[in-house]
Amino acid sequence: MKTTLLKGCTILTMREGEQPFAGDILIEGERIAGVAPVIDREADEVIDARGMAAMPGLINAHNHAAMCLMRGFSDDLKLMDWLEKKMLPAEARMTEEDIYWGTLLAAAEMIRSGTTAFADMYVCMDAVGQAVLDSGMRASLTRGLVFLQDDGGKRMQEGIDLVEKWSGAGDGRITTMFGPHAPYTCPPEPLREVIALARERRVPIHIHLAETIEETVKLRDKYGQTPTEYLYQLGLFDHHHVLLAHAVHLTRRDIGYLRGMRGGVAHNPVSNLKLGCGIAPVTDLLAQGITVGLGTDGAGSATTLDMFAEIKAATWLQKLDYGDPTRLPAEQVLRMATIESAKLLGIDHEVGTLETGKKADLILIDLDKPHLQPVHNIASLIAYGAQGGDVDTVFVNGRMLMRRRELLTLSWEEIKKQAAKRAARLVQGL
Ligand SMILES: N[C@@H](CCSC[C@H]1O[C@@H](n2cnc3c(=O)[nH]cnc32)[C@H](O)[C@@H]1O)C(=O)O
Ligand SMILES: [Zn+2]
Repeated sequence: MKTTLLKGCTILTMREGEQPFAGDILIEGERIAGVAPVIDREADEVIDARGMAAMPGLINAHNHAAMCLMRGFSDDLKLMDWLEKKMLPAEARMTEEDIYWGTLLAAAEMIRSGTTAFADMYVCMDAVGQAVLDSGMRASLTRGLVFLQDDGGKRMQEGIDLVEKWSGAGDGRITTMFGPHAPYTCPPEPLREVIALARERRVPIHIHLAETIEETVKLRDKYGQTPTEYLYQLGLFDHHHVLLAHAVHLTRRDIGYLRGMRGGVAHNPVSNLKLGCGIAPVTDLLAQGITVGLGTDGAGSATTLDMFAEIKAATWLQKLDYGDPTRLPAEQVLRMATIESAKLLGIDHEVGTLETGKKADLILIDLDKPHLQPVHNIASLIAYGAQGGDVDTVFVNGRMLMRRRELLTLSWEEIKKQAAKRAARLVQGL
């Protein structure tokens, strides 16, 4: 088994209560074989990591990766207009190949900004799965299910096929969920069916919730319920694992319904800011013991998939919303982007912290930059100062996907060419 030794880095293990320290990390095959102040032994490869911070790879808990092809194409619109007039028509033209290349574009961006795993909800998931395999990343894949027209069960079948075909693929790098899209696109009957099926097969569920005021109004007019009440009454929160994206518009009672849920909330602050959705009550959710991780949502709304931007936006929004700078301190928001997001993907037993026995998904951040000197408090410096472009080296499952900012599994020139060509066709005339 190949061994790699990272020497002399500043290590943020992201284990609760553990202080950063200077030390070495040993990787053996797919796993971390040691994290300690000094590891004195031979290795097949020794990386001089002095001047670098090592931390677990960032985990993007809510994405629509292939939407990178729509990056910057229709901004400054209301969510429902953006979705219905721009995104859905462009998506209707997408082929499997478009989705493959769009997902690779996302993978290139994610790796270059220190993301090692992501939760994806999209269509043509064979293409997404293939892109995950080829990039070397880790992902939780979901076929998004919009049940606005009867399709004879075609979408649902694709969701089932994904779970059957891709769970555990790529040496366990790929896991799967069922993905009823949102309360406003899933009427009670099909939603009940998905929940029952998920229960029977023990498959987690990934769904959008309460992203906009318009959604709240729609649900109130239709069912006389808040989006959260609607899902609660269908029994969703009794499920063994639910990943809720957004959860912006929650009443006090809604938060009560979420208390005790397994899984948790993916907070997507940049997308919420840009679409003017509102501020998710993150610290109130945390106070109720609800797990909150971080995601970007698709680049069609967020523009970039840089999790460092989400880290900053998440903490700033809570501080601003409550007029209280002690909300979401640096260590906590870094944990949200790593181990808490890992919990949302159901992979926290494998990744999300740096500790012996876990899979080696980790990043080195180059601190040899004017904006990252001097180093007083490494967690603060990274949370408030670092950017995706500061990530130097990325490992997933013990394999190096980037070294000195060079992508090792992907051809950037080819991705760029394919993305430009395909993106132009998708948005023509829209
Ligand atoms: N349209 C597909 C389902 C796709 S699931 C993923 C969907 O989520 C959409 N999406 C992306 N970002 C958001 C968001 O912020 N809120 C709601 N939907 C979104 C995206 O455009 C895509 O259509 C079907 O009918 O089978
Ligand atoms: Zn989304």
